[in-house]
Amino acid sequence: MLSVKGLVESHCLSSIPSKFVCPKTPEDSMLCESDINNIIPTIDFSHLISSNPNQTSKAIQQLGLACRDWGFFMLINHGVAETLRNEVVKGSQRFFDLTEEEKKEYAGRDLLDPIRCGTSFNPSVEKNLFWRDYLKLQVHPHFHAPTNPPGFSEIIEKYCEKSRGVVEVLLKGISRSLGLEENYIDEKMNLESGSQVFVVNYYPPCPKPELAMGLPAHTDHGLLTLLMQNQIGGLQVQHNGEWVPVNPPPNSYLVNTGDQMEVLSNGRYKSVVHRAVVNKKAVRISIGTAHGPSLDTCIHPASDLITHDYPPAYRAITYKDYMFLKQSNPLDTKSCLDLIRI
Ligand SMILES: O=C(O)CCC(=O)C(=O)O
Ligand SMILES: [Fe+2]
Repeated sequence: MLSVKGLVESHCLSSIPSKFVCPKTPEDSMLCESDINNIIPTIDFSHLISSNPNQTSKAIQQLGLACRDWGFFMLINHGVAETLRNEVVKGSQRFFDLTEEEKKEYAGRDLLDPIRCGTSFNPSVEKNLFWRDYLKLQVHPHFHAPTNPPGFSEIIEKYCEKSRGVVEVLLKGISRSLGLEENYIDEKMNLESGSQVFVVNYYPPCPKPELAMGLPAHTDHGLLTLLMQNQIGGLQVQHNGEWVPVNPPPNSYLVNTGDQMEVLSNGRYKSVVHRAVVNKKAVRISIGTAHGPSLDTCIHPASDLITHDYPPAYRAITYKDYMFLKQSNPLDTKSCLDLIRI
């Protein structure tokens, strides 16, 4: 199938093909009107690694509240160099500028193919198509990346290692915020051989942005996702039934909790529903690293978080089986978490 980028560049579109028109309900248009940058939690990474225990405890408390109340926060002072982040964005643009023929070499078919380049979200179960192209790479425990364009693979490898370092600190803080020992999540989720997926979402300008959708409402399947973008907004997170557009400070990360965080925390931290809208004017590139347990880890609520008031809320399943279950479940029906809820 032709990429959305290919479609936009080969036609002078004033409208969009009907298969890209996404039916919308009134709830889909419920946008939050408050001054959003005041309400979305911001976590200062430097406080999490500070040598001042009071500062660290306060940051851990804020992290816990962000995960509980939002499942989402903006992360500042994370220490990943702006130059490296910019190189990843530029390399991603160079990848999508390859010809359709060159990109076809990387068109994987299956969920766990180490390199997959494609369009929409999950065309095998979708009724409508989405206005995005993507590149997905399995980068941990084994690293895979395209050899074209030259140099891109090295940049991705360096970047993914840095983002694992950030996530390691966040997961220690989250463990502590749940009253668990700081290495609890790391050890129980076997993060030494944990899954890390590098994703580039490429959203070309859309002549009818109000009719299309970049990425429909969904949750991510792992523990945490770190996201950055090329300064063009489009991410919205669901909070108290409203869609909150996210305008992050420059050089920050957007961090969201995934389904396995909800399961592990026995429902205390919710996997946040989010989506990406498109715009008329500019290409939007978002780059995510999705961090999860090792594929054969059996996921279930942490035994220390099962109490009289919190009986186990999810049945055990391996991370790999969960990923396949999610992939086979159309997005517009129930959440995949409902399928394993007790
Ligand atoms: O493009 C965005 O802002 C959202 C990306 C996303 O949700 C994903 O890749 O799972
Ligand atoms: Fe997502």
